[in-house]
Amino acid sequence: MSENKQTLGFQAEVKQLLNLMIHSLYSNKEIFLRELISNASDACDKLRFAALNEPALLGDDPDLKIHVSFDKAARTITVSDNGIGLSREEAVEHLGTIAKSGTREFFAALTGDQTKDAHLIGQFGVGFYSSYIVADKVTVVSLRAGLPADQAVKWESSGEGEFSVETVKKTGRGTDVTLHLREGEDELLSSWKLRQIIRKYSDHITLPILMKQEKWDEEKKEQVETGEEETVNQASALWARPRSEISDEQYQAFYKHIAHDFEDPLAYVHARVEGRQEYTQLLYIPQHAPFDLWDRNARHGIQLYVRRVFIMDDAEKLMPLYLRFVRGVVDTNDLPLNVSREILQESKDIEAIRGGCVKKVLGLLEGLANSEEAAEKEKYARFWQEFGRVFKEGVGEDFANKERIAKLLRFASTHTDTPEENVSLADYVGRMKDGQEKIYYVTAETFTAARNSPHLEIFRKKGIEVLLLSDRVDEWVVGYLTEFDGKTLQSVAKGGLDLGGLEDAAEKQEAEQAAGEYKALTEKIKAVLGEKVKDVRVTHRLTDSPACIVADEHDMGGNLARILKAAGQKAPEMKPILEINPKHPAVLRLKYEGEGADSHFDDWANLLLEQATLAEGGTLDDPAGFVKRINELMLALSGKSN
Ligand SMILES: Nc1ncnc2c1ncn2[C@@H]1O[C@H](COP(=O)(O)OP(=O)(O)OP(=O)(O)O)[C@@H](O)[C@H]1O
Repeated sequence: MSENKQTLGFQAEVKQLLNLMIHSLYSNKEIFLRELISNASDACDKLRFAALNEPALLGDDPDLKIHVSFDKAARTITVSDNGIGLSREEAVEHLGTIAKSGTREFFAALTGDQTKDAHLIGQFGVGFYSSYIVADKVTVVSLRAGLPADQAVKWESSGEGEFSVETVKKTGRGTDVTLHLREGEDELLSSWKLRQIIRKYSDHITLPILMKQEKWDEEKKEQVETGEEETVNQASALWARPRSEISDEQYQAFYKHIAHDFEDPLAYVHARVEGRQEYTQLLYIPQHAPFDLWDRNARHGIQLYVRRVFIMDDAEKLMPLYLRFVRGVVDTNDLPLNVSREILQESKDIEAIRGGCVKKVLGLLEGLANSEEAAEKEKYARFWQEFGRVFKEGVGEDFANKERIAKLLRFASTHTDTPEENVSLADYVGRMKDGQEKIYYVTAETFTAARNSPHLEIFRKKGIEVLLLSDRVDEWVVGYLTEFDGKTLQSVAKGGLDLGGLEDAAEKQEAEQAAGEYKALTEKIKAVLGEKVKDVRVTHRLTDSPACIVADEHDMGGNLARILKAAGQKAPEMKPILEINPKHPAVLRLKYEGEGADSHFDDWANLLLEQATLAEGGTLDDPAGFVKRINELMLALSGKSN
């Protein structure tokens, strides 16, 4: 072994991934070539970008390209590029570990069920390691652009836990990846087969993918090499071609390339904008949320090109955060080729392009949501399930498009009483009762808590629909979205119950009368509870429960206060209002028997507040006190019945 050769172990996750990949992706084995070509193309893009500031990196080899070749006798396939290359350190780092965000979540999500896991791997991105589906040894020889020829690296591994690296000589920068095929994979050692795979998966790659040209030899009765090379793919930017010339398959293959996804996209839109700004956009919505969707700092999926030249990945300025799941390409004529992230921050052109991209995505979603076709509607439902929670952030983030976003929101509601979020605000408004002026909602930590909230009792009795909000982000949504179609959004757990035109005169009168009759009782309870409550009053929003707590109209609701606290933020100390149900036996008992010496009035009053707090999803300051009170009352009651 030469002195500079080192043998190192793969990161544990790499071993796991390799195992999984070989077994679950075998039926899709051709994708290894797509992945290697995709990496080669990325490496060329990186070099081109680096060369904008350092033209010497291109040296005397400025035409970036990819070669695919095979050696029948040695049973190898080689993919070569003259891109940025890898240094020895980079080879160890990039080909020995998985640095992707969400790696831990990915492995946690694996089930051991091959079909399900294959699907997950697709989402995770298979990359370089997919070589091992068909190869039992892979050799990578690479020279990093800018380094001398004797500083190249040779990386080699049979994919079984270890790899070796060695410093070697290589003429010309870039990377050669050589696969030593497994037994039984010889059908890949065919010019025809490789061309077919390249055209199927990599046609859209903008760089030329070259192979040795072959010609039919009449005498030998076989294909022979002519000594020339030819380009196998179309090698033109897909998005720059007219829509009519691009097939659905080509759009999908391109998506898989740029999004590093294994599945087809859910939907896409391709448009050229002319006028003050000139740019082309090709934007995709994936079928599934990536693992790092919740990480607001995770990379964004828009690639920026200037006049077909790749400028950067992850151009976060091109898409707002709430659309961070969108993948695609924007190609503009209006920016200089050496544009930097700092310039992008300031650019008015980028501002306008971003506005245009957002409108296109919203249009695409509206097309699905409002379509008459069941399949399209189903796509919207799927979109909502995957990305709804992120999309909702748009209500607060994108003021200019608030109305359009509001129309695209979907919620669970008492109409169906299922957790599925499929009710739009327009659906709700369409079902509003005569005399109903507001859109009612309840927020809680879980769907079950929302559905069983005591605040809903009167609404259920009267058949008035209430939106059931149980995502954390919903509190934020209703904080920004106070009105839809001229109707105010009203929390059923805030302020006094004013059902407006939904109440008849008799009900109003009854409510007023009860308030008068129970004045002494509510005052007495308030005196007992003291600082714990802001007020105590009679309500007619309850039918089954004895009491509930509500927040004052302009105070923060209990659910939001809890979310803020859980997030380590300061929530103002809000005192709740205790509302009691004048028809409930427990309340009646307090009213009529509250005077006696052994009536436990204080305990009953405290219990009303405590159980209402629990029912609302809150926690008790003094749980032990609560338990003690319950026990005492149980004993007192059993003493009575004895
Ligand atoms: N031909 C190449 N030239 C230079 N670097 C390469 C090449 N192929 C792979 N790499 C490096 O190895 C890294 C790992 O490649 P791999 O294909 O596993 O993951 P990825 O490309 O980052 O992710 P994915 O393919 O899933 O999107 C790349 O990010 C890149 O840095």
